Amino acid sequence: MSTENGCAEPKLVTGDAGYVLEDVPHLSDYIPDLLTYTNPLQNHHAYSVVKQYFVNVDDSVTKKIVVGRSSPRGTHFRRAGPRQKVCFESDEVLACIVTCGGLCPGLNTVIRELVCGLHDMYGVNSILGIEDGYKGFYSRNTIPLRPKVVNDIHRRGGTILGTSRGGHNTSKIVDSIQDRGINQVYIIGGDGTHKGAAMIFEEIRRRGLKVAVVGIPKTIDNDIPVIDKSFGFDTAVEEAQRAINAAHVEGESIENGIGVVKLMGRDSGFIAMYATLASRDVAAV
Ligand SMILES: Nc1ncnc2c1ncn2[C@@H]1O[C@H](COP(=O)(O)OP(=O)(O)O)[C@@H](O)[C@H]1O
Ligand SMILES: O=P(O)(O)OC[C@H]1O[C@](O)(COP(=O)(O)O)[C@@H](O)[C@@H]1O
Repeated sequence: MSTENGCAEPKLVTGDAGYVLEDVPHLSDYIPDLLTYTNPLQNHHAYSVVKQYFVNVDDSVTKKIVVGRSSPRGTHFRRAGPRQKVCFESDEVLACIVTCGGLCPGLNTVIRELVCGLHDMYGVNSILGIEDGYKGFYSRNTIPLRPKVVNDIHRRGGTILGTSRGGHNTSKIVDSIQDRGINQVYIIGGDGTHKGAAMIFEEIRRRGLKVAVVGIPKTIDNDIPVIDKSFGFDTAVEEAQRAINAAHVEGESIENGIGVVKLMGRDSGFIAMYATLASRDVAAV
């Protein structure tokens, strides 16, 4: 079901003792006869060890770790990780990757891991890069991505695909996905990007397409409570310390000197707090 802004209602599943699963939408929600296949990792010469770590389909992770004896079980999220069964055959997959919104250290590493993981672990040979964010779906050609193409990109900053803000046109994006025969869409971005990804998924569901949409959260600020650490945060903290060290040298070199460092984060103070704790040279935050 959609809300007024086109996004899906939360998919809630309830259970005993106040258990609530805030679930993610799945292809099987609207494709009733969806076929499943053995995960290629099961028989992979290098990765079959992953078998030990397959995630049960109904595993969930609790939102709140500290609870009392009589607390309801509360909100849970679907646990991520490799499943024993997958919904696509390797040969059938045409994947694409897009980066949207602001830059964050590590974007190229995520692109590289997606390409190498899809190719080396899951046997996927067709992966396309979408240039310049959402608008690239309908205004640019695609770039073929293979492990050789992405081999050294993690050493570079930015995103090799380019990014943009704006240009989200749901029907033009889904037309392009459908016309190109793409059936797995990996979208890397922040909260705005994920609102866009939800709208793309809703349109895909409305058209009944067998297309998986995967959102990969990007925030340099590390302000996503349910994940351990967002990629790029450590680099931001390291760079912030360099700025603090430089300001400290300035401040110490002059009588009554004060060094002021302004750090990014908007409503989130994690970069400032971690850099301060690590450098020990900050008098007031
Ligand atoms: N509410 C929204 N609905 C659909 N698309 C959105 C929405 N907000 C942002 N977007 C799209 O997501 C992309 C990135 O958004 P932006 O807010 O700039 O960055 P971030 O994802 O880092 O928050 C842009 O292409 C923008 O058009
Ligand atoms: O210039 P804006 O739109 O206010 O954005 C500032 C925000 O963007 C950032 O620079 C990056 O945020 P994300 O990595 O979460 O997109 C934040 O540190 C800062 O809070």
